[in-house]
Amino acid sequence: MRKIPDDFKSKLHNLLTLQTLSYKEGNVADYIPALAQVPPELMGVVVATIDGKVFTAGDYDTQFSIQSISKIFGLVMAMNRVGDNLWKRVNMEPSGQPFNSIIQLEWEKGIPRNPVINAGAILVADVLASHYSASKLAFLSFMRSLANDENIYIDQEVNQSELIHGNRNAALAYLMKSFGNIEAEVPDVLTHYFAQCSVSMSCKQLAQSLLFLANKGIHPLSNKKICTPKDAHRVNAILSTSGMYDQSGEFAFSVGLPAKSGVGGGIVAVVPNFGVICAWSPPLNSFGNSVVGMNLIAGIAEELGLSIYH
Ligand SMILES: NC(=O)CC[C@H](N)C(=O)O
Repeated sequence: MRKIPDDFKSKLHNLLTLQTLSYKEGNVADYIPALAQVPPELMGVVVATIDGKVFTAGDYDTQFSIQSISKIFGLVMAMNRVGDNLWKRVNMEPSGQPFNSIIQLEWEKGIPRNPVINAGAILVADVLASHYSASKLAFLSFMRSLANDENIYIDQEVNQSELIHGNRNAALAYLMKSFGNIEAEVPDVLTHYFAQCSVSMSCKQLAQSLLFLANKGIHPLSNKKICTPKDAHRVNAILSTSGMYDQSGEFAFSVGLPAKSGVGGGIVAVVPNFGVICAWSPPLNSFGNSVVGMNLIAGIAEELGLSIYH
């Protein structure tokens, strides 16, 4: 187990203070209008370890829209539900395209490149909508039990905003349906997908929820088995190669951790056998990744020597 220096709490504060003005380098997502209303200067960070320690700084307790970070949880639920059959319908390769790109999906006959781009997550949403009688509720209770916190909810304003402005996601879903790769009715699939993207959580709740991925599938705080060690490994592998969209290569090159971003400005990074980092700051770079979030995770990984490639 990596050692955390005694002065890490103050180092975390210093890392955050260094970023005070960097949020100005990005832009808050506005293609989902409800997200554009979040104050851009908010920022928070949490490091949670599998042995129960939690280090926090800034707005670590403020809930924000988890957006594409939800793709991790949907994927774990779908893997648990349908096992290896999932991989007949979605691939595990980086896409090298923006997260909501359509172009590759037609070339590749409706099989999404991976489960953490929009097409892949919509496919996963189809698995959930087809296999659960109330998939939104099942998703929400999965999140609440992982975080051990009932105060996790679907932000209805964001949800409505996504529905109204969701034409591109609808196009992805209908294209996959035309290839026979979506089972449920497209509106039902999209309803699930938008609901899971609209869940609001804090850095602290997210970091604690994901500890099972750093601990071979067992949640260290509850001792519950969330997924098999093999599936935890697979999720971490997919996050390493695709979690930061077409900036995943650069993130692996400079930071070296499995990670997932969302357009709400959150980023989670898994450190196997150690813990989870979650950073949040709404302004995004051109790839849709939080500018400050990336800097914070890079700084922490450097400080503690966390890269999985060392
Ligand atoms: N990258 C993201 O966070 C995208 C999620 C967003 N709900 C969308 O579908 O466009």
